[in-house]
Amino acid sequence: MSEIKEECGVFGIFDDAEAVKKTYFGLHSLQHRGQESAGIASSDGEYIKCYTGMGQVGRVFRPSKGFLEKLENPTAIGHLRYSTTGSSNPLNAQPFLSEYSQGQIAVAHNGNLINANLLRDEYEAYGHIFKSSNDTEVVVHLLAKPTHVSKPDPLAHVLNHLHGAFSILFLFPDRIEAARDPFGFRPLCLGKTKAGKYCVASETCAFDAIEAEYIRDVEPGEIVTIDKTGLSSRFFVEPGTVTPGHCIFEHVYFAKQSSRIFGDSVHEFRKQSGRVLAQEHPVDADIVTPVPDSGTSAAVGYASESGIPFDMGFVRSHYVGRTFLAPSQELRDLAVKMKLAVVKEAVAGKRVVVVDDSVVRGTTTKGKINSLREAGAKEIHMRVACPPLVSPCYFGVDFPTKEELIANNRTLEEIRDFLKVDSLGYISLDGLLSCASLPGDHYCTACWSGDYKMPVNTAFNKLSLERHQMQLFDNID
Ligand SMILES: O=P(O)(O)OC[C@H]1O[C@H](OP(=O)(O)OP(=O)(O)O)[C@H](O)[C@@H]1O
Ligand SMILES: NC(=O)CC[C@H](N)C(=O)O
Ligand code: SF4
Ligand SMILES: [Mg+2]
Repeated sequence: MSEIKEECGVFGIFDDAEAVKKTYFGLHSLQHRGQESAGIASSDGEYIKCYTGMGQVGRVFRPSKGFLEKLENPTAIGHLRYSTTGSSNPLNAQPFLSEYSQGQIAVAHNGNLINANLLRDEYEAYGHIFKSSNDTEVVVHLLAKPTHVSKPDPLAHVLNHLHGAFSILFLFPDRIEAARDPFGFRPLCLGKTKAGKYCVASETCAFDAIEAEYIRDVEPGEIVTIDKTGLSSRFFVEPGTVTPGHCIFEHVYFAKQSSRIFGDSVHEFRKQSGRVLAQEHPVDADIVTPVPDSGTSAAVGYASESGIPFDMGFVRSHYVGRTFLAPSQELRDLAVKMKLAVVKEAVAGKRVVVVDDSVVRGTTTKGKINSLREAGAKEIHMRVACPPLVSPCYFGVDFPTKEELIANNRTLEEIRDFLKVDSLGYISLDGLLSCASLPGDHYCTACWSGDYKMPVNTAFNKLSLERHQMQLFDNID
């Protein structure tokens, strides 16, 4: 069964006495972006060391194993994975450490390469041996190709061969190179510590975690080099030749409320989406309650715009992560059950507006509506802070097949009936786009509109690089 999964998170820091520890803290703050595997690669200026493992960063780098100490080096990059190409497998954990004719390289990638299959076929035909089943590995093979190595700027040359989404970090022994695809699908930000050391992260919340300051985003189509001489920049495509296509689902769900991405505060964006939702779908009710966590900011906006009191109809367990993680529908159902508890006193006898950021399969909504009714809610009005999701994503979000999306092939009334709510209202796409500060065409909205920023292969299969069953067991003590 396919899974809905979240994003990957990347972090890097150059020439800092506590680089590995800071990478750990940076990854910790980005944990919401990926919980399948975690890893850190570090360099002493000449050699790179790397450790990756399955699970959350706290588990992979638990103190008893001492890997943070073993990795100690002044420069490091880290990665948190949610698979979009290739299964959840230790061989697919990142950073990817490889050695080629030019020396060592470690790669950490957030996004999804839509031409990985074609590139891999081409390189396998030359006799290349791949050690993983994920898209990211093709980048290293491209870099190693002798005719690419001899180019004046091999990395820029290689990045031009990639199609799709990549916010990607390369650790060479003497430097970090951070690059972003020309559409800027995924966020990537630059920061500086109090001691003036440069760092790079998927979201600004990672800088808050290490008391660094946000400087700017890595621009779409840009490569930023961080080395002994400081920070320098070049573009691998002509700046301004491509209209960006930032994933607006980052604002809706993925990113942390405390982050700023694509120039906007995630919390303010979501709050505004709640206000617009209240304007577009008003209702008479007694309380507004969020589905925590990511529905909370939108519910605050809905309550303030409607004047209906905000209350906590649900509390969430801190011991259950994002429910998309669970690898089967049974586990997702169970995760929702364990994660969200209804506060009877807040909802009994009330007309309740329930606000969530998104309804994807409907697992959360369907799983909880009954509990609200059992707790005595008189009416339930579901309000959703993004439009109905109808198309799969090929750019780094592992959305299920069309068939699994509850809005696919259902009218609004059919969805309402399926969710068993008294009324249902989704924000419009224009309403959602009005909450962002960039013009609407600067965002990718394909999972709602079906309008992809580039041609996609709709027959894409996440496991297509899994040529045979790869098995490597995690070393669990
Ligand atoms: O309709 P569904 O298939 O249930 O998917 C949508 C739900 O899943 C996500 O929450 P999640 O638990 O992943 O994370 P959160 O704690 O950040 O809200 C999202 O915020 C919705 O609540
Ligand atoms: N969600 C992501 O960004 C995943 C990165 C990469 N495509 C992988 O599957 O490992
Ligand atoms: S299809 Fe949806 S989830 Fe994927 S990049 Fe576009 S907006 Fe984001
Ligand atoms: Mg949620």
